[in-house]
Amino acid sequence: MTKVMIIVNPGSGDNQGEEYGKRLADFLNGKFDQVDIKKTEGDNDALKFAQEACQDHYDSLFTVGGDGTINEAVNGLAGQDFRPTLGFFPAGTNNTFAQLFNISEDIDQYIEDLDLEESHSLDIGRCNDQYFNYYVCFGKLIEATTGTSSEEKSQFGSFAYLKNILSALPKDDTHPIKIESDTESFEGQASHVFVLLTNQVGNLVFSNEQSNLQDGQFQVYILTDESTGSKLSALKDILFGQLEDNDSIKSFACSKLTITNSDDNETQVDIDGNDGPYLPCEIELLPKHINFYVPKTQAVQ
Ligand SMILES: Nc1ncnc2c1ncn2[C@@H]1O[C@H](COP(=O)(O)OP(=O)(O)OP(=O)(O)O)[C@@H](O)[C@H]1O
Repeated sequence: MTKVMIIVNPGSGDNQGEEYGKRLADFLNGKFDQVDIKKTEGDNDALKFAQEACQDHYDSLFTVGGDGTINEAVNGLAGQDFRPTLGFFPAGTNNTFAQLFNISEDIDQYIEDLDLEESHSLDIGRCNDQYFNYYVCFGKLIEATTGTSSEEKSQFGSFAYLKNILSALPKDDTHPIKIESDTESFEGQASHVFVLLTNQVGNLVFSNEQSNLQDGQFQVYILTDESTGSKLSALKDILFGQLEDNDSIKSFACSKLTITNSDDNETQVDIDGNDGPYLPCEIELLPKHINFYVPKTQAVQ
């Protein structure tokens, strides 16, 4: 008997989650023997439902929600002995993870594109005791880009990102940090550190070099200079995917690293757009750990 669980966050995005969940359930009803819908009410519900899906050996698990719901599901699946294949309908506001695969935010198109015959095993990361499917970082640039609202995007188009980035720049400061990894190390002042499983976050392309969610490597970018000029030049290079060529950026690939700060300031990292732990962080890659459904026409980034 085949079983699928759909975790619906009714509070995501435009609050249409329940309706989208029903539409998805109608489609999956013909494909699985048992379809169960679980509605979240608050923090960690999606995580607990995902753990339940592992314990009860569901074949597949879908989330209907935003990046936060996907991240909770990943945290519920990671490290479990049995892990259902994970699909996600992007019903959030930003849907940054879904952008990587060009997943449609239209439920009819999403269902049409869904290929239940094929799944892809993707890398995920662990930062202390939290898992991530996308990135860990600290610094203001990322908040300015991923925190750009859909209203701002429809009002200002791509200038919305630039507007928020420029207003975030003066608030930045640098931290004395030390990074040790299985390939390289760094010690010095940094205003931003990005540890990415891919080369793209939202509209920002960090590198034109090939990097994907299956290559077993993190790409690490450290912005070492706090001057506004260097940040603007870094921004330009991010927009053109040429970050490795920027003098204020140190970049390398690795699969395991620790980040420690040498001052007394508390520095909190951001994990997939949510609050993560404070430094020090121990970050490790779990290669091809979770199977994801990715739409028919899309290559894995
Ligand atoms: N029924 C509910 N009503 C309101 N909020 C909920 C409900 N269930 C869960 N949540 C909260 O929703 C949040 C996750 O929302 P969501 O999945 O939209 O993530 P997000 O990070 O806001 O996504 P995006 O950036 O893509 O919009 C969690 O903080 C969770 O506690």
